[in-house]
Amino acid sequence: MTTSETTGQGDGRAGPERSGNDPGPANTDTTALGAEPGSGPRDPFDRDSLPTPKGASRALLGSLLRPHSRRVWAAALLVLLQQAAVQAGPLLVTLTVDHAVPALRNHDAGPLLGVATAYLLCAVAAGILQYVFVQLSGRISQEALLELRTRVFRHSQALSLDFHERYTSGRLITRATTDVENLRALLNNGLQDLITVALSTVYIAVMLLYLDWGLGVAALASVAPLAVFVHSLQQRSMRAYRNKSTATVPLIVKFTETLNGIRAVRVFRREQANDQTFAALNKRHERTSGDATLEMARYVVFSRLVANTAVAVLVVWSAYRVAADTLALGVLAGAALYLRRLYDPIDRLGTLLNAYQAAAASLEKISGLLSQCPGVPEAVAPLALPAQRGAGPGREVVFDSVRFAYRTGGEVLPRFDLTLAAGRSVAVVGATGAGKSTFAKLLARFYDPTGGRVLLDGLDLRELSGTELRRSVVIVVQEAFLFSGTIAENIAIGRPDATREEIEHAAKAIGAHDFITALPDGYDTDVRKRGCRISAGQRQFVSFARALLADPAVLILDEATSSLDVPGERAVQDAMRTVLHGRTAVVIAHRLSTVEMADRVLLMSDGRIVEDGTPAELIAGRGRFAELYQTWRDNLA
Ligand SMILES: Nc1ncnc2c1ncn2[C@@H]1O[C@H](COP(=O)(O)OP(=O)(O)OP(=O)(O)O)[C@@H](O)[C@H]1O
Repeated sequence: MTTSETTGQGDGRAGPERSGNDPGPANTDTTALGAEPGSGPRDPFDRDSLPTPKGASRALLGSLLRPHSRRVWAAALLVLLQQAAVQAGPLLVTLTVDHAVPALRNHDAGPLLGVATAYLLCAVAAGILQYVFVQLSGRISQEALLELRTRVFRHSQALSLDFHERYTSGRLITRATTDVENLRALLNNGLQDLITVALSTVYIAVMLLYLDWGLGVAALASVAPLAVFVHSLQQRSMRAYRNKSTATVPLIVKFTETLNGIRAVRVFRREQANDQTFAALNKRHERTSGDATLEMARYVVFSRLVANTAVAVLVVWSAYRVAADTLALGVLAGAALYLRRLYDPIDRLGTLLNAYQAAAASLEKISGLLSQCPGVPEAVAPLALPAQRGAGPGREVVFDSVRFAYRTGGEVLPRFDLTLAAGRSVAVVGATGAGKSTFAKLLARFYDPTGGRVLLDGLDLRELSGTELRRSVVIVVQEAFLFSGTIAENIAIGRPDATREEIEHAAKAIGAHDFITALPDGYDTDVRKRGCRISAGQRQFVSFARALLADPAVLILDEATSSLDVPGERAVQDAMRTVLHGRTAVVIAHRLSTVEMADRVLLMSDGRIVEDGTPAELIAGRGRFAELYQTWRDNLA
């Protein structure tokens, strides 16, 4: 079995994904894609973009800000008032030069005092308003980002195995970190700056027009070509920036992939090859970063040059007009200050627009992820399983005209019908790639069948709630996964309300009690870090105890003994017998001893069940299982 989680029970949410704008059933495009299983050169997942419905980014942003709408309006009002206070400054200078100074010459200090007081009040008001605005907008953005990160995590967890097999964890981490950070950078500082720049431009334009019609029109006219120039410069730097962020993703992906597969790296001595690949990716990242910085420097230098030239031309023209008495000196002073303020943010504008673009791209990627629907949706009106019929916990399982193909491959399981009797165990054998794991995954509802139904006591698995399904079907895979926490917590994962007595009872029944009590803190030993303090065999025992405590109707076991020595194997066989007792069980078997334990054997080949019978019947026959059995026996001899 290829899955590595231990109790990846059918969580009712797995399966081939559909994006919000991808109406077809998940598997219909398989042949059209012409892709090999598991890959697919035209798989959009290979590019770092998921199909995203139109307007999804805006809808996402709206849904994040809506709960804070009052505060958003308050923040908008604050910034409007703050900018009004800031932009009053040059106007007060004009009043000083043209009115307060002449009045002072006539020994009237009143206007100057008035202007000075107004200046002071504006400065204080601007400071206070900014303080409140920054606090308020900071709180809004923190809460919105907290919500966003939570949504990304929850949604990633809810998406199916199929999705995770195609969309690497490195990418998911990038979504939850770098992309959310890009948004944070924009919301925390960038957006405030952008709004300030936009508002100040409007205020300044109004003020210049108010002070002098001609000067105002000339200043505004100069902004248009300047904007075109700035835009083209900004495009270049944006391209460089995009290249840089594209180069970041493979770096993160390589890093996480290597660390996730650190054991395989050691086993196959991949360190040197990995170092080389990483060095190449790192170099590329460095180069693109350098390009982005250089473009930004060019942008700052040129935009400043252009802006300063425009200010100089307008000031010279105004000076001629003052000399010709067609413009007051105070207006010249005020206008010069306004012009500086108008052009000043131009060099920052490039950075701001880049931050905006980066945030927009990140928002789009996140909304693409969030608009992926779980391929195995929750039942809308879930049904409850009927009361238990037999003495044991087992329930009948029926595969009714079931067919299955993975999204990225051809049909793996051609149409078949099969009934698994309640409380009986079935060993599934077959060559690698025969479809054993796929068969088990359908039963655990990791995927929904492409055609037909899987029934549990007469109910389609799709009609059961996720909780009911998780309670009823448990899958234990080869490499038992322990979550960080104590041994007791790990055993209780399938039944979090279990008492300590029940946990210990399960461990004793499995034969795990002795090794657990020998651990430093017994049941309270923290397994931390993927259970590295616990051996592979011991982890298997923990996962059996977990399954026994969960008491499911259906238990799926991947052959668990392959990594154990013979005495260990025997102990596990006993544990297996205990945990299987009375349940409907499917055991993917690689060993004779496991097969002999089962009531029935299914031999799979190329996705079909080619032999079906009791172990004794099949052994006595002349089929493939009889051959396999003989090989096993010969190997044991
Ligand atoms: N996620 C997937 N996407 C596409 N194809 C897959 C996927 N998982 C498995 N397959 C393909 O489905 C077929 C059956 O695989 P499966 O894992 O069910 O076989 P298996 O009998 O369990 O093999 P093994 O004993 O090696 O685990 C194989 O051809 C495999 O390549």
